[in-house]
Amino acid sequence: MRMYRREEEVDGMAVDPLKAVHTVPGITGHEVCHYFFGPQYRYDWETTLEQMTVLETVSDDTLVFLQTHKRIWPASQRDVLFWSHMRKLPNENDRDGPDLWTVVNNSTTHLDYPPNVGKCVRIYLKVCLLCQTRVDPPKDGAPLTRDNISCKITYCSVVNPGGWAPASVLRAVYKREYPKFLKRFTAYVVNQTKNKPIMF
Ligand SMILES: CCCCCc1ccc(-c2ccc(S(=O)(=O)CCO)cc2)cc1[C@H]1C[C@H]1c1ccccn1
Repeated sequence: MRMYRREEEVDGMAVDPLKAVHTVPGITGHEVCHYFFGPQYRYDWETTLEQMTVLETVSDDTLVFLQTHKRIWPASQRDVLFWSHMRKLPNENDRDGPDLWTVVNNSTTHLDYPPNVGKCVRIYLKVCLLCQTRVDPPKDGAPLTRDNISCKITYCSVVNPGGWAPASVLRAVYKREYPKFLKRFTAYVVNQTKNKPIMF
């Protein structure tokens, strides 16, 4: 896994844009996005999650979430309200190749859930998960198995922590949490899919 971060501050708060690139054998981009987008799986892999509610089902590929995350000392507890959209993208570079898949999570507002009215500070985020499946067909024309596929995952995020928290604390948290989060999530997808038919 390669991680790239740019140190940026807004109103004295660290909002460092992050890009992580991780290639995982044995899974497809559709499978990665399916398990990242699906609310029914989130408590399985998102261990910083304390509560998750689907506020709106806009369509089968677009949901509005409200999530409360576990408090990270010494900062106050955070929540986040965002729309989440999953879609397939045509493979412009290889029309015969597997499609790309993406999930975009973007902070939004909701009249019934105004920010910062309870114990939580509202964070604001933009997240893009872009997945490119690679197929290396078996030489002898044998059927395709999970040994012949891999997925290049590009995860980009910008998280504004909402209320003030020391930049040094935020950067230490980001540095610790993001690699754990991405490794845990991808290991979850490998485990969930290993005995299932390949979902392209
Ligand atoms: C003082 C800390 C303030 C910010 C705490 C916080 C809250 C939510 C989030 C977050 C919220 C959503 C997403 S996601 O990609 O849309 C998936 C769906 O859950 C991802 C990360 C991040 C962080 C920052 C810790 C950092 C952190 C990084 C990866 C995991 C956990 N914590």
